[in-house]
Amino acid sequence: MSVLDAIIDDVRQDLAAREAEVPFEEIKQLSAAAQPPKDVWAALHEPGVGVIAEVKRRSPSKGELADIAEPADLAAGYYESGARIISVLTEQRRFGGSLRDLDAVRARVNAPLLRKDFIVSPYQVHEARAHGADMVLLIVAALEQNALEALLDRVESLGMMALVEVHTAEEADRALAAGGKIIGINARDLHTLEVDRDVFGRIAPGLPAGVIKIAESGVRGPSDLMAYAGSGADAVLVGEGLVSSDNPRAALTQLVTAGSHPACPRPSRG
Ligand SMILES: O=C(O)c1ccccc1NCC(=O)[C@H](O)[C@H](O)COP(=O)(O)O
Repeated sequence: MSVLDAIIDDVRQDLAAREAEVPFEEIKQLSAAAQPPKDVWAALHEPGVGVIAEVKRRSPSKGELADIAEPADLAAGYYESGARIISVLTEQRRFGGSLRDLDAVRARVNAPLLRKDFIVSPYQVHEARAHGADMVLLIVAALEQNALEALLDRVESLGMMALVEVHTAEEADRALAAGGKIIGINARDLHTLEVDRDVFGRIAPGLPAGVIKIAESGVRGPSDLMAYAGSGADAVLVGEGLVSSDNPRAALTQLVTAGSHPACPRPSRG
């Protein structure tokens, strides 16, 4: 069984426990009562190469990364340092996140929020909205095509946007066929956890001009952002490089500065 398969098995168990506590009808009502979603599309169309900054405590590949006692403080620092979107990992067992983290960040920060989790059910989409998310992650490798399409429809019907994540050209074709408008190309193979930063440059040029292209994983500093920008990235998504820094705000400022520098290749969004 791959790492991703094992994660999904556990996610389904945890989901069943939450569904037993808060029934689907109730989570639907809670999602309908939430504040309107923020404009993710506009945030990703600001000039320059944007940064999506992640609240990430630990990971299957690296173990403990950072002791984040107050995720809202970290997220507020990210927003003040120029993050376009804040990504909050809500998976508990392997990443140490929770919906409480999302609540705390939502209560404090006015930025669009990405719920970063392993979404396999419409329940989790409503749950994301109910807890203030404006965007959710859909991982193509974790979903059959009909489930991917149905979840994408559900996300958009709630006024949110989906970050549709791929790692291969075949997955990119599936993401586009499903109607994905924001494609995340993850350098990390979620089956093996190997990181290959060249994956972005192999897949991104084949994506249509109007699609937003986000480079995920492996950004450790401005030179990685510049390299991804050179291959056509509109934004980068960064976790470890920020949370394991002595000064996450300063590390983010360096990335944001690089993304808006005249020498940084401009995104061509069609
Ligand atoms: O980070 C992992 O080890 C991981 C393992 C299995 C599934 C997902 C995983 N990470 C999720 C992500 O996609 C990253 O948190 C995100 O792209 C940021 O990556 P990084 O900047 O390298 O922390």
